[in-house]
Amino acid sequence: MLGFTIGFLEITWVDALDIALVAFLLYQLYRLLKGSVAITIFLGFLSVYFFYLLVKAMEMKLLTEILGQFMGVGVIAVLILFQQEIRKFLLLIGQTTVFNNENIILNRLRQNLTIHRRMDIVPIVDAVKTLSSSQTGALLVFEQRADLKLYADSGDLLDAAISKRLLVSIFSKVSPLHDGAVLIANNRICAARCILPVSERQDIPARFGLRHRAAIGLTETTDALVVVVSEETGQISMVKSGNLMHNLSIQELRTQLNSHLFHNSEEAVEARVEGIGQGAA
Ligand SMILES: Nc1ncnc2c1ncn2[C@@H]1O[C@H](COP(=O)(O)OP(=O)(O)OP(=O)(O)O)[C@@H](O)[C@H]1O
Repeated sequence: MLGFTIGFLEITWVDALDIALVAFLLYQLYRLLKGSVAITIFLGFLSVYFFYLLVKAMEMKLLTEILGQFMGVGVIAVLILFQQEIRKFLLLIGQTTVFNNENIILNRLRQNLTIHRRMDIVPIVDAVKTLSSSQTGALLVFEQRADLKLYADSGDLLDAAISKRLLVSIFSKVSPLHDGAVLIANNRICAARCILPVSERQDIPARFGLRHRAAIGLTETTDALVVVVSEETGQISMVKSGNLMHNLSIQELRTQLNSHLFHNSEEAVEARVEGIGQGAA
C-alpha cells in the first residue's frame, strides 16, 4: 500500500483517510454536543477513561479492576446517557448523506414549486403582525428539505389552506389548538399543537422560555425555519440552524422569509442576531 514514513512510523493513505474521518466525526460530535450538558458528561467520561488507562499502565491492579468493570458497561451507559444526542446525530447523518438522493431530487422539485407560491407568505406575515400586536404567543414551523412528519404526528393534523384568519384563530388564547407549534409544509397548514424537541443548550438567555427553546431545538437537527411570536413582549423572532434572530420588524420578517423559503438573493438583511447559536457573533 502506498504511503509515507515519519521516523519509524509508516503511514499508508488508508491510515491518513482513517484519521481524517475520525477527526471529521469528532468535530461533528463536538458541534452536536457544544453548549449542552452532554458535553460535560462526555468530558467526565473521557477523564475516567484516561484515568483508567493511566492506572492500567502503572499496573495498579485493584483500581484497574474496578475501573475496568465500569468501562465494561460503558457502552451501555453511553447509549442510555446520550440517547437524545445519538438520535440527533443519526437524524443529521440520514438527512445529509448521499443515500438521501431520492430526497435531493424531490426537494429540488419542491424548491422549484415553491418559487411559484410566493404569494403565500402574505397571509403569514399579516397573521404574525396581528399576533405580535395583540401579544399572542405563536410558534410557526416551515418545513424545508427535512421531513417533519414525526412532529406533525405529535399534534392535530389539519391540512388546511394558509389564511391569516385561520392562523390567528389557531393561536388565539381560547382556541383548543393554540398550544404548541403550527406546521406549514407544501403550502398548507399541515398540523397544529405539534410538540417540538426542546434545545438543551445552556447558553440560551433565561428570558427565552420553552417556546423559544423548542424553536431552537427543532432547527438544531433539521433545516426547518421557525417563527416565534412572544406572548410576553409580542416580539417576533426567527430561528434557523439553531440561530435565533430576535426582535425582527415586519419588513425584516418578510425579507427573511423570502430569502430562506425561496432562496432568492434579495437585499441583505440587517437582522438583529441575538448571539445565540454557532453562526451568531
Ligand atoms: N416542546 C414544545 N413544543 C411546542 N411548543 C411548546 C413546547 N414547549 C412549550 N411550548 C409552547 O410554549 C408555551 C410556553 O411558552 P413559555 O412562556 O415557556 O415560552 P417563552 O419562550 O418564554 O415565550 P413567551 O415569550 O411567549 O412567554 C406553551 O404554552 C406552548 O404553547
